[in-house]
Amino acid sequence: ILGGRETTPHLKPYMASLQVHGKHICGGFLIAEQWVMSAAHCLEDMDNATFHVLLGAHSLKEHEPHKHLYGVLGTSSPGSSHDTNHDDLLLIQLEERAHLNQDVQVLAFQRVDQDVPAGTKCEVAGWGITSNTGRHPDKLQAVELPIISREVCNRRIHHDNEITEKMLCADSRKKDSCKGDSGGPLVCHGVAEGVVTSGSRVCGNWKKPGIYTRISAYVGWIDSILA
Ligand SMILES: NCc1cccc(NC(=O)c2cccc3[nH]c(C(N)=O)cc23)c1
Repeated sequence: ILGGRETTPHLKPYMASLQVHGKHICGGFLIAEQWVMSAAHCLEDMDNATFHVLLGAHSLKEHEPHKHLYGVLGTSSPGSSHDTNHDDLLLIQLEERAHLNQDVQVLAFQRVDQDVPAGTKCEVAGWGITSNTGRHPDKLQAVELPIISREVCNRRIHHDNEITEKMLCADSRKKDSCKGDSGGPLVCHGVAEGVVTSGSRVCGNWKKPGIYTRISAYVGWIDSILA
């Protein structure tokens, strides 16, 4: 997260950290007791190694009462396109149902397939790098970002017609999601509307708005997997 600040501990109890050998790789969020949503690209970032899901955390390293590392029973993603940002969604089934408490809670996602109005202030959180030099935070960071219309985001100077109706854009001038935030939720009015994708990989450059997968465009697929 660039341009953000440390969150108040455990006020985002849906946040998940996808980890390989204790190293944070990607974000994610709890959508049901046994299911975490993230980004399909994260599997590649993990070189398809065995990974675990940390719930209930604020600090990645310190002891906290409700921190718990879960094994993964299986994963599913809607598409197979590895090179693009298309269908960059991942559903992770935990090996057991998460124990819900004040630090571990489910986050609702948007089911109505309508664009979030441009200008809407949304929030993204994560343990991704906080500077382009790659500083890794120990504690959860968050930043508020305004939504940019698809029409503006598809201009040549920005993402030049790469933004489909299954993606949305948010401002990236100074404040932005970045490496390690992929898979985390973009939350607008308390509901998850998007999932962070790495997109053009650059961070904090106003010419390359952040790209987020629109969750409501995948409700049918999500319900089929969770059933
Ligand atoms: N909102 C944009 C956004 C959102 C999420 C992830 C990213 N980027 C990356 O995953 C990434 C990947 C590889 C090298 C990288 N170098 C840098 C960098 N800024 O130095 C980022 C990356 C960007």
